[in-house]
Formats: sequence, C-alpha cells, structure tokens
Amino acid sequence: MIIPSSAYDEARYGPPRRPRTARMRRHVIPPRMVVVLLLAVAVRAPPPSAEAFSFASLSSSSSSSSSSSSSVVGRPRTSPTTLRAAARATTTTTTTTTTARTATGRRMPINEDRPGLRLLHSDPDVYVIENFVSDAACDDMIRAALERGTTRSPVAYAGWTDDVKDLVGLAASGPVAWIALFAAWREESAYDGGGEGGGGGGSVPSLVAHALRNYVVVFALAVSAISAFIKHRADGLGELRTSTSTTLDDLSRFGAREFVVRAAELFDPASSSSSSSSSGTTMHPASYFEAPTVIRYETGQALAPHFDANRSANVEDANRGGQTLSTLIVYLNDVPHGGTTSFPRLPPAIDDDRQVAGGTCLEIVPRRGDALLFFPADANGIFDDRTEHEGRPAVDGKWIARIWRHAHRVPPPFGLSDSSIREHL
Ligand SMILES: O=C(O)CCC(=O)C(=O)O
Ligand SMILES: [Fe+2]
Repeated sequence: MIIPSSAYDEARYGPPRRPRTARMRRHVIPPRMVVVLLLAVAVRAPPPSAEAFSFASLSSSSSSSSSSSSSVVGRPRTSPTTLRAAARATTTTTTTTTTARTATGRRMPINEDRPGLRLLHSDPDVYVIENFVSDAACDDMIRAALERGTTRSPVAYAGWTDDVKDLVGLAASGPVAWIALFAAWREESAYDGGGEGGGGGGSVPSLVAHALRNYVVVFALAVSAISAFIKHRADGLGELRTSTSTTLDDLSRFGAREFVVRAAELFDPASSSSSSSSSGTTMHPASYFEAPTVIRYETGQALAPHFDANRSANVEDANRGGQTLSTLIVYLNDVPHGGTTSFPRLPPAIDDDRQVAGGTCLEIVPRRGDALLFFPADANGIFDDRTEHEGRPAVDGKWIARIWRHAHRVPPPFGLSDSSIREHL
C-alpha cells in the first residue's frame, strides 16, 4: 500500500530530512523533479507484446496414481477469453493464444509405410491409421481403465511461467513504477509544502528512498494480485475438460502393451525394439512416451479447444520429456453420435468417410481401433498453433487411449519405467 504522506512516520522510515538549502531552491527545475523524470524514463514500460496478456497454458491431469501429462491449449467456445493451458498428470494441457506462432519446421519423422496410414490434412499433417490396434486390445484397455477406476481429468495451469513473467514484467516496468514515483513525489511535496519542520526535507536521496520503498510495496501488491488472478484463471480452466481418465502404465496388460508396441513401431521406423539416442545410449522408442492415458467421455462430457504442446515446455514439462512432438489417439469404441475430434483451424477432409458429413472443419468420427495422429509442435519443439483441436461433446459414450510422444525421454511417474520397457517390449 502507498502510505499517505499524512501518515508518514519518520521515526520508522528514516532520519529526519534535512532542510533545503537556498542553493537548491534556485533551480528552475527542482532536482527531485529531475530524478523523477529520469527514473520514469528509465523504467518506462515498453509497449506490451501482443502475448503479454494471453493466458494460455493449462495442464490437466488425471488423478490416477501415476500421472502423466501433456499439455493442451484451449479456448472454450463459451468464452472469448484466450487461454493457454498445458496438461499435467494423465492429461491434457490447454493453451490458446491471441497471436499465432506457426511452426515452420518439419514434423518429427514417422514410419510412412505403416499400413492403413491415411493423410487427412497436409501441413500440418493429420493422419488416420485404420486398424491401429485390435478390437481385443481396445476392449482390454477399457477393461483395465474400469478396473483401475477413472477420475475427473483435472486441468492444471501450464504456461504459467511465461504468463507470470509477462505480467510481472509489465507491472514492474510500468504501472508499479509510476505509482511508486508519483506517490514519493507527493510525499515529498506535501512534506516541503508545510509539513512538520516548516518546509524541511525533500532531498534527492530522500525522494529516491521513498520511491524505492513505495516501489517495493506496490510491486508486492501487484504480484499478489497477479497470483490471485492466475489462480482464478487456472481454477476456471478445470471446466474445459469434463472427462474422466486414468493412466495405463502396466504393460503386462496386453491391450496397453499392444498400443505401446504399435506406437513404438510408428515413431521409430528404424527399429521396433530399440534405437540410439543422441547421447549414444540405446533408448527404446517407448522411452519418449508418456504412459498411455485412457479417457472416458460420458454423455455431455467434452474437451474444449486446446493445444497439446506447451510453449513453456522446456521449463514446465522438463520432468516429463519436454515438448509434445506428437499426439497419437486410439478410439476404443465406435461413437455414432457426438464425440468427434475436431480441428477448428483446418478445413474438412474431402471425400473421406471419417470426416463428419457437412462439417465446416476437419472433424473425425471415432471408430474402434482407428488411430488419429498429429503433431502439436515441429521436430524442433516449436509450437504449432494450427493443431488446435477439441473433443466435441459426447452423445454416445466415448473411450480413447492416448500417447504423447515427447522430445526427450519421459521418466516415471509420467513415462514408462525402464524395467517395464525391458520386461514387456
Ligand atoms: O477426445 C478427443 O477426441 C481428443 C482428446 C485430446 O485431444 C486429448 O486428450 O488431448
Ligand atoms: Fe489434445
């Protein structure tokens, strides 16, 4: 809080200010004014970047015991607000931004010869892969999820590091500095103009000291307000994802194992068993996966438009393999009504029976055993905003299993353990 000059307590805040000298009074522009102007110029805020107020990353997570995460960025249809979100735990991160930063690089490589691979959209590439896993594997994954129990897929705030940085930076260099300086100047003026001591005080060091003190106080208040605002936004983001989910990290179950094996073959054309990491050590391709997450949508449940990549992945997702380079979803049941996966920024797939008839954007009808494959970021981890997507509200019940392929090894509890990979893959 800015302490009004009338309440100023010199005993507490510093020694009495010395009276102004005659020499100081002769200046046309009082020195304190010069200091205020100089400081104001020095700290003047640059124009906020377009993204300064774009709240984007949320991350949602399932509350299963071993949580994996990914990030989804979403903009709810119900709100014009842009949100950026990244998923934590078994989930989804939601991120939307007002400004598009389109990935320009190539996506990560895959096995292009995979039978059943069908391109629905090129650049950004979106594929359907027919019969990616067997019906029996689909049923087993649903059974495993039911046995384990699904819980509400939470949404945790991702991208918060950038958002906090932007807001704090903006506040620190702009409003906070101005308020602190103005308040200090007022205090000084009030003190000079008839305060106790008959016009004493008002020295430059004193003004600077007051400005700094005010700055600290106002800055602390601004940070508290920003924290409360961000928490409020994060809490609200939970509503963007109403499904329930759980993680399947037990590869002794054949359904999950089949899914992971197929995914490993898809992402590592060179070998279905092992590949070399850039560090020279041998890494199984599944080491880059988050453990499969099974997500259940009951009637009316949905996942709002979001992104699976997180612009702040290097920091916020460092313990889960960094950026999400690819999303692989398998539909575990046929969903005749509702529950489509849509890409609001991409055009409909012409003449494709997976495309929703009459749809205005790329919108895929879930069919048991089929996979949907796309790339939320390019091979270098650059976020691709064109891959915004959503799980439309379910009418019939819908089950999916999802693997996020990250840029680096994903250690447990988010990824699969080395022993599990060694033993089952
Ligand atoms: O439910 C869907 O169709 C999409 C799910 C999804 O985007 C996700 O889990 O990140
Ligand atoms: Fe997603």
